[in-house]
Parts: sequence; C-alpha cells; structure tokens
Amino acid sequence: MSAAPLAPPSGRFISFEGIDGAGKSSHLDAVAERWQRRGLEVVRTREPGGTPLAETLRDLVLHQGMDALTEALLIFAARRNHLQQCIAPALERGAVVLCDRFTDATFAYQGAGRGFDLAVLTTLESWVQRGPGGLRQPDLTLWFDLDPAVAAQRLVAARTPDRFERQDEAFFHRVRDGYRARFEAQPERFVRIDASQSRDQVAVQIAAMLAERGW
Ligand SMILES: Nc1ncnc2c1ncn2[C@@H]1O[C@H](COP(=O)(O)OP(=O)(O)OP(=O)(O)O)[C@@H](O)[C@H]1O
Ligand SMILES: Cc1cn([C@H]2C[C@H](O)[C@@H](COP(=O)(O)O)O2)c(=O)[nH]c1=O
Repeated sequence: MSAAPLAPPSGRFISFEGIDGAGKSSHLDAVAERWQRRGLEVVRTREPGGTPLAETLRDLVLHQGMDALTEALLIFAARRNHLQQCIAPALERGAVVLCDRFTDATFAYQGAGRGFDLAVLTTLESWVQRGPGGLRQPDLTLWFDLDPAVAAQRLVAARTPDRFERQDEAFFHRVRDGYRARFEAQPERFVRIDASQSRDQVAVQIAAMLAERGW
C-alpha cells in the first residue's frame, strides 16, 4: 500500500526560535523552499519586523539604547502591526506563515534575559494577540536549542553584533533557560531541535519532524 500524500500545512503559523546564532534562519529558508516547490503560498517573515512600520521599530530596538519597558513596548507595538498587516491576512488566505521569532522571544529575551516582569509581558501579549478566535499563537514552534558558547563562536565570523548580540554569555544562558521554560510549559506547541549538530543533521531532524506530521 502506498503512503498517504503529503499535505502541506495551509493556514498554519510556524515560528522559529532560539538564541542568536542557533541556526534558525538557514533552516527557515529551506522549509519555505520545500513547500513553495509544492505550490503552497509561503510567507517568510520575522520579528521584530515584517511590515514597514515594524521594520522601523526593529531598527530602533536593535540599535538605540533604551530601558526594558520601552524595549518591551516597542516590540509589542511592532508585533501588533505585524499581526494585523501581515500574519492574520496571510493565514486567512491559506498561506503558511514562517516567522523568525515571535512572542516566545519576548519571554526569553525581555523576561528571562533582562529580568522584565513576566506578568506585564503576559498582559501585553493578551492585548496585542487577542483576536476573534482568541489569543493568536503559533500552531507550531521549532526551538533551536544550543549552548551559548557554541552560538557565540558561530556568530563571531558572521556579522557586526547588534544590542542583543553584544550581551555576555550569562545573558544568553538566561535566555536559553527562558526558552526551556516556555518549551516545558507548552510541550504540545514546541518541538526541540538539537542545534549543536551539523547543518545537515539539523535538516534531518526537521525533515523527520515534518514527516511525522505528514507535511
Ligand atoms: N548547524 C550548524 N553548524 C555550524 N554553523 C552553523 C550551523 N547552522 C548555522 N550555522 C552558521 O551559524 C551562523 C548563524 O546562523 P543563522 O544566521 O542561521 O542563525 P540564527 O539563529 O538565525 O541567528 P540570529 O537569530 O542571530 O539571526 C551562520 O554563520 C551560519 O552559517
Ligand atoms: C522578537 C524578539 C526579538 N528580540 C531580539 C532577539 C534578537 O537578538 C533580535 C532580532 O535579531 P535576529 O537576528 O532577527 O534574530 O531581537 C527580542 O529581544 N525580543 C523579541 O521579542
């Protein structure tokens, strides 16, 4: 008997998460190409960013000094605009949305990394992400889990660091712990990817995870 045909995940919202340098972006592109080859509309986007307004806010957040509350408010303002202008319309059209980071990053970076009040983040999340169907969250989140020391080595050669990438290793240990806490709290939404492996081995993990879902 032949296997059931693969059904690409129309109208699904998939986020890619992890500390800086974990390897998300490379694999997001590969997943997008896989589904585009099958004729699916794929929207590749990122946070902060994804719309002209949100990209302007991204530039401020990544390059201007500010306190933690200002940072959190700008990130959620960018997210609100991104959800309204880009993500929600794409999902309604039946596209699959692949987003390089979403709100788990805010809980990991602003919450665990900066020590910002998690209750305030939860309130902002509910204001910004509430829609007709309830709180908008990714359907699936791929967490690229990597030791911060390894991520830092990968990034050294890659580019000039922004405000977050200049943080010390202790900051990224806290961010990683923040991601782990999200992963443990919502195991049904998350898949942990062992990002310490080679690019090819990481691609195999992702392919296996997609195959499990028939995607
Ligand atoms: N499995 C891997 N092994 C070794 N190097 C890798 C691996 N995956 C990615 N890299 C390299 O590490 C660097 C960071 O990768 P990438 O930009 O995909 O990470 P990222 O998680 O998207 O980072 P950021 O969030 O900071 O943009 C790049 O130079 C990339 O070529
Ligand atoms: C969504 C989001 C992002 N950040 C930080 C994490 C990264 O250091 C940068 C984005 O850069 P990338 O190269 O596109 O990964 O922004 C954050 O602190 N909080 C967030 O909610």
